[in-house]
Amino acid sequence: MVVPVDRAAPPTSTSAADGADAAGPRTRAARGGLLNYLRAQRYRLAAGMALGLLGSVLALAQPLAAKLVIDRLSAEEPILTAVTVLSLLVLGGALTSGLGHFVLQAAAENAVWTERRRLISRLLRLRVSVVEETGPGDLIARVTTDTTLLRQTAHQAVASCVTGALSIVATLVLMSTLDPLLLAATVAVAGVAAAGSAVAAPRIGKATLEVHTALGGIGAGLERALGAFRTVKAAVAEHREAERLQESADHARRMGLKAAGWEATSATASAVVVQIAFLVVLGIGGARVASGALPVSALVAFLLYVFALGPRVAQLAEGVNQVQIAAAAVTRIEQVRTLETERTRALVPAHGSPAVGSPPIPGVEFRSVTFSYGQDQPGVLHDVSLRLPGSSGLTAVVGPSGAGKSTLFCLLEGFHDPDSGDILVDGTDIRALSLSDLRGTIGYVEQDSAALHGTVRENLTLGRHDATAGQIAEALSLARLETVVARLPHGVDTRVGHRGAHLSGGERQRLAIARALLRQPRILLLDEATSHLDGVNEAQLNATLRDIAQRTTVIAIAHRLSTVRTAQRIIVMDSGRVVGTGTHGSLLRTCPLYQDLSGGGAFA
Ligand SMILES: Nc1ncnc2c1ncn2[C@@H]1O[C@H](COP(=O)(O)OP(=O)(O)OP(=O)(O)O)[C@@H](O)[C@H]1O
Repeated sequence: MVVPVDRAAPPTSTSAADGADAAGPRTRAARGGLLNYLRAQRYRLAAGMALGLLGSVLALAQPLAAKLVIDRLSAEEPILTAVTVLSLLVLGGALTSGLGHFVLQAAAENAVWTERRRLISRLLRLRVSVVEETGPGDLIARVTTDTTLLRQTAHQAVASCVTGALSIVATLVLMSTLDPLLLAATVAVAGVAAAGSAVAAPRIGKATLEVHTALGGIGAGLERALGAFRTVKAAVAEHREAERLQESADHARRMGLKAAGWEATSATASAVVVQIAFLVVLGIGGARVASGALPVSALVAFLLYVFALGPRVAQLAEGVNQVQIAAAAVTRIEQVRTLETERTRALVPAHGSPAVGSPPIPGVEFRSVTFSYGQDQPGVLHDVSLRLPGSSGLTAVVGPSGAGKSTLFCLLEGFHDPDSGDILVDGTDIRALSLSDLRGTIGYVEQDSAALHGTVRENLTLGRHDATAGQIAEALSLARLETVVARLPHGVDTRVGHRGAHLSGGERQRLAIARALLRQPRILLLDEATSHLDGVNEAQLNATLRDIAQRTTVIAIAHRLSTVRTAQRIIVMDSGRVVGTGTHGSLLRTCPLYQDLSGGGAFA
C-alpha cells in the first residue's frame, strides 16, 4: 500500500465545484515555498527578467516607429532613418528576449539542481520506518518528476507574471498617450480576461497536484511490482498489478485533461477578449477618425498596441497558471521536508545517560527494553533484559516466528528507539552515540539480505570504500565465497543484477557476510544469515564465525540446530520476552520452549 506522504491532508479527488478550495492556505503556503525555492536564484532571475523586459520595451517601441514610418510616408518625407530604427528595434528586441529566456532557464536549472541535491540527501537520511511506510517509488517521483515539473514551470511562472504584468502596464501607458477613450474601452474588455484567469488558475493548480500525486502512486506501484518481479510473475499477477497501476494512470489522465481544459479555457478567453478589444477599438476608433477627432496613424498605432497586448495578456494568464502548477510541484517536494529524518547526533550526553553508572562491559546489554512499532501497534518486546559479553563466543537467539528476534537487531542498529529501557554497546548507552558511530561498530547481515545492483566489489566495499584488494580477498575467503567469485566471468567486477538476482540465495548471503566482515566490526549481527547455505558451506562458515566470536561480539538469529547447539550462549525468546538463557544442554533441561523447538523439528 502506498501511504500518502502528506498524511495530515491527503490529496482527495477534485471536482469543479471544489476547485475554489485550491486557493486555500495549502496553496498559499506552496506559493510561499515557491518563492523560497527561487530566492537563491534571485539575481539570475532579476537579470533574466530585466532582459525580457528590455526585449518587451524594444518591441513596444516598434508600433511608434511604424507610426513614424507612416507619418513620414504621408508627409512624403525620407523614411530611411525611421525604417532603420524600426529594424534595430525588431532585431534588438528579439536578441534581448532570447538572452533573457536563456538566463531564466539557467536560473531554473540551478535552482532545481540545488533542490534535487537537497532532496537526495534528505531521502537517504529518512528514518527506516518512514521509507518502509511511504514506499520508495513515490519518494523517487518527488526527486525526479516533481523537480522536473518545477524546473519547467517555476522560472517561466515568475518571469511571465512579472514581465507580462509590467509590459501590460507599459502598453497601457503608451496607449493612453494615443487616445484615453480607446484605452478606457480596452481596459474594460481586458478586465473580463483577468476575471476568467482568476477562476481558472486555482483549478489548474489543484488538478496538477492530483496528476502528480497519481504519478507518485504509479512510481510506488511500479517499484512494488518490479521489486518483486519473479513473485508477481509466478503468481500470474501481471494483469492485476497492471490494472492497479492503470487506475493511477487513468486518474492522472483525468486530472491532466481537467488541467488542460482549464488552461485552454483560460487561453481561449484571453484570445477572444483581445479579438473583442480589437473590434471595439476598431469601431470606436473608426468613428473618431471619421469625425476627425483621431488621426489615422494614431488609430493604426493603437490597433498595433491592441495586438501587442494580446500576447502579453496571454503571457500573464500563462504565468498565473504556471504559478499554480509550480506550486503543486512545490507542495509535493515540501512534503518530503515534513518526513522524519534520523538523528545525526547523540540524543543524550555520554555522561548524562541514565544507563551510565555501571562499569563498562564489552559487548551488548539490553536493560528492561520495551518496544512497539507504533503507538497503535501491539507491543513487540516486553521488558527484555540481556547481557551478551563480547569476545566470549557466539550467542544464538532462537524462538518462534514473530517472537521479536529481528526487532532486537533493529533496535541495536538504531532503526527504531525503544519505548522504555536502555541498550548499551560496550557499556555506552546507544543514545549517547551518533547513529553513524553506533553503526560503524556493528556489522549487520539482514534476513534475506539483498545485494545492491552493481558489481561484487561495489557490494563488498559499500561500507568500506578504502578496502584493499588483500582485505577484499580475505573477506571473500572468510565468507567461503572465493571459489564462487573466481568462477564469475569478471571476478569481483562481475555485475550481480537487480538485488543480486544473478547470484544464488546462498551466494547472496555469503556476499552479505563478506561485506559485514570487511568492515571488521566490533559487533556482528547475523539474522538467519546462513539459512540458504548447504551443510558443508554452513559448517565451514560456522567454524569461521566461532573463531571471529573469540574477538568480536557475534549474535546470530538461527533456526539451524547445527548453528544453535554449538553456540556458547543461547537466548530463547517467545512473544517478545526472554524465556530462557543458557547452553544447548542446560536449556534442554530447563526451558520447555527450547525443548519443543529442538524436539519438534523447529530447528532444521
Ligand atoms: N516494521 C514493522 N512494523 C510493524 N510491525 C512489525 C515490523 N516488523 C516486525 N513487526 C512485527 O513485530 C513482531 C516481531 O517481528 P520480528 O521480525 O522481530 O520477529 P522474529 O522473531 O524475527 O520472526 P522471524 O523468525 O519470523 O523472522 C511480529 O509480530 C511482526 O509482525
